[in-house]
Amino acid sequence: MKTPPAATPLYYLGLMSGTSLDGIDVALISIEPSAPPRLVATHAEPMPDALHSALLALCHAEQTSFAELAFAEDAFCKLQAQAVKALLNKQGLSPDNICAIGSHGQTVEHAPSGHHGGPAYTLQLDNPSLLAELTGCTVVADFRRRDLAAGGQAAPLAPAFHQALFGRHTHEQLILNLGGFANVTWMPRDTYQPVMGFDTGPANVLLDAWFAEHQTGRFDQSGAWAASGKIDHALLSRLLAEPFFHQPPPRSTGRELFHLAWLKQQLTGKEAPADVQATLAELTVISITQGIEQLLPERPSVTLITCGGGAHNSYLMARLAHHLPSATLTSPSAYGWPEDWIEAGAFAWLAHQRLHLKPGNLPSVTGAQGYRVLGGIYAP
Ligand SMILES: Nc1ncnc2c1ncn2[C@@H]1O[C@H](COP(=O)(O)OP(=O)(O)OP(=O)(O)O)[C@@H](O)[C@H]1O
Ligand SMILES: CC(=O)N[C@H]1[C@@H]2OC[C@@H](O2)[C@@H](O)[C@@H]1O[C@H](C)C(=O)O
Repeated sequence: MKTPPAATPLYYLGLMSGTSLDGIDVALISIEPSAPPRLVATHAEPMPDALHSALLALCHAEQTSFAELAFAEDAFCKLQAQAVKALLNKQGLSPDNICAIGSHGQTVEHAPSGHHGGPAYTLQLDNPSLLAELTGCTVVADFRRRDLAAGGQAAPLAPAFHQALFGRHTHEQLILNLGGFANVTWMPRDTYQPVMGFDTGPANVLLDAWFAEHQTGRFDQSGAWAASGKIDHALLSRLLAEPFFHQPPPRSTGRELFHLAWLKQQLTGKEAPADVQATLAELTVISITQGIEQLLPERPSVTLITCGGGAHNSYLMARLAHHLPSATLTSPSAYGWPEDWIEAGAFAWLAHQRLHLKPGNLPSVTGAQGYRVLGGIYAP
């Protein structure tokens, strides 16, 4: 009997540049029938300082010009193309081997409830036409706005991918992303119960901003500076009074709400900077544990899969373990997915969903009126 030819793996690329603005992550994944998506290769393209500053300025700009937007978008898109080429070269692949690239774009503003009674919007800088031209690949982009049009928050989108990746098990599973912002996904053991998820608030965004203001570098390596400070409980209570932390899901947030000026409004000016850093780490952890309690008030023993850059912050992880004694903290590496690649993988998977006309959102998470096929296709 002849051995059937090995099925050609269906390769997708996911491009993610998150709210931390630390760089562009590229994940090459393969999708084969009846198996969870597999991570094949990765590449991280660091964000040059000039682009980092330009994007950060746009995130907090009260006014900007079309020329500035176009300049940043063009530089961002060219960096994405460079990142794609680096990964393809590393793997000896050509654009023909790639079914599609899923491009998240760079979020510069997220206002799912609008501003001052205006329409809801979410804005990701992206130029999928140029990316298709520069890479020779089909590009899928603009994933969030269809969910928003259907009445959803447009975020978080990763929970649908978490479900495809980790599957349902006989125990309760939580997936926690610790990026600039934190979002949690709950996969109940009972498959009749919907997957839930929402943004819990800032994860690293304030830690990074406060660190950059007082120390050298973009982030607090392993949380060493935070660990050197003392938690200021009065400040923590003032920060936790923010209404976002008490909103029921669906909810999502961004830099429009949580930024340095928001923090400074609550400071007396007498705090030692390291104590503020320790308090910000505690704010991240307490807002996450309160969010988890909203989902699971009885605090059952759960497996908590932690991903995103914050999983490398050992101080943050120790505080999380302290406040969640009945949870087993684990890494997604056990599933073949190191913590840093889940989000980029999610956008590769979302591109696959789009090409196959399958939904990308979970209405139980975003609050959309129904399942929707997300994103637009840009042929090479
Ligand atoms: N070794 C480390 N020690 C401490 N913090 C770290 C370490 N490595 C990464 N981080 C933190 O993780 C952040 C980057 O995380 P990640 O790349 O997951 O964010 P993102 O994808 O940009 O954000 P989001 O998920 O909100 O879109 C850094 O800005 C830093 O704060
Ligand atoms: C608007 C936006 O870009 N939101 C991001 C951000 O970063 C984390 C959290 O806030 C999450 O809601 C989302 O990203 C991931 C990829 C998501 O949609 O699941």
